[in-house]
This record gives sequence, C-alpha cells and structure tokens, in this order.
Amino acid sequence: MTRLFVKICGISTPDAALAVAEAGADAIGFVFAPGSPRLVLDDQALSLTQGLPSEIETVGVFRNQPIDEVLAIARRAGVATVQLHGDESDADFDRLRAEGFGTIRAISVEDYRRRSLAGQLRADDRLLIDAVEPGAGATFDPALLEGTALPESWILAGGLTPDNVAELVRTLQPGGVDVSSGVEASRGVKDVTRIRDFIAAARSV
Ligand SMILES: O=C(O)c1ccccc1NCC(=O)[C@H](O)[C@H](O)COP(=O)(O)O
Repeated sequence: MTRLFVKICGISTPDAALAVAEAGADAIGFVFAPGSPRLVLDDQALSLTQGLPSEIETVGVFRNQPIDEVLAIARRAGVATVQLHGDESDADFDRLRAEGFGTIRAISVEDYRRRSLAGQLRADDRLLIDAVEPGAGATFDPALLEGTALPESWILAGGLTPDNVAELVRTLQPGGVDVSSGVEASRGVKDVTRIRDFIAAARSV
C-alpha cells in the first residue's frame, strides 16, 4: 500500500513545527490567508522551517489573493508548495508551477462534485478535498463523493481528528490527510500531543 501523505496545517510556533517533524508528518502548512487565526508572516514561516528535515514538504496556504502577492510571499517564506483555496484559475496554477512551486488545489467537496461531473477539472492537479469552510474543523458528507472519480493522491481534509482519521482513511481511502483544528487545544493554538496522536493514528491504518 502506498504510504499515506500526512500534512499538519496552520503551524505558527517552533514547538508545533518540531512536533510535526519528530512525529513523521510529510508536510507542514503555513497559512497566509488574511483573517485566519493561524495567519503567519512570511519571515515567521521562514524561521519556523529552519532546522526542519529537508524531506518535509513546506506548504504555503492562500485564498483568493492576487497571484503576484502569492508568489512574493511564497518566495520570501521559502515554501516549496502553494495551496490555493479560492477561485484561482488554471492559469494561476500553471504560473506557480512555471515559477518552480508545487501546487495543491484545495476545493470543497460540493465544488469538486460539481466540477468533476462537468468535466472541469484537470488530471494533473494535486487535489485537497475539504469542507465548505477551510480551517473550520467541520467534516463533510462523504456521500457527496459518490459518483465522482478521484485521483489516487487526493488529500482528505475537513474536521479530521486523532479519533476519526483512521476510520475515515479506511473508509474513503484517500492518498493523504490534512488537519488543522483537530490538533489544536483552542482555535489557532496547536497541541503537540494531539499532533503526535493524529500522525500515529493516521499511520496506524
Ligand atoms: O486553516 C485556516 O485557518 C485556513 C484559512 C483560510 C484558508 C485555508 C485554511 N486552512 C487550510 C487547510 O489546509 C486546513 O488544514 C483544512 O482546511 C482543514 O482544516 P480543519 O477542518 O480545521 O482541520
């Protein structure tokens, strides 16, 4: 079985970044979307990545920000991958890849269903399927995925926790998982024990 991709998102402190690395996650996410309780500045993200093992993928998270702003922040933060949560165009994703960034297209399960059934999605996009509101700790109805074709590498997000992730991986068989709220002690405050428990549970499948 292919190794499950595990991303912990919304990291803003050195202890959380260290816990992500030590517990064996594959990716660490930094949120640059205004209004998020996990918002970090590009220089903060750059500092948090210092000393992380090079194999950990660093992901900058954005939503409906001008692509030139996304590029500038991603460059200053030194992230390898850009995750976009808004109405960004295919051209935006192409521009990011042309500039050397990996990309993750984050899309709500409702939008995914609508666009998939209409044939409006590209095969080469790395997809993260989320609930309607990203970072809200809400799960989505998996029945909405019925009748749609998902790439093997798709990433499941939305309301995951150390307690539900193993069953959801067994049931939905995503290629990866992503979490933010479910590993926090309070909104925007990561809990290193919950980070470790989540990664262990995800890897137990
Ligand atoms: O986490 C945020 O605050 C956020 C704000 C704006 C756009 C995206 C955001 N997070 C993106 C993520 O990848 C989250 O990990 C994902 O939506 C799952 O969140 P949660 O349901 O809290 O686990």
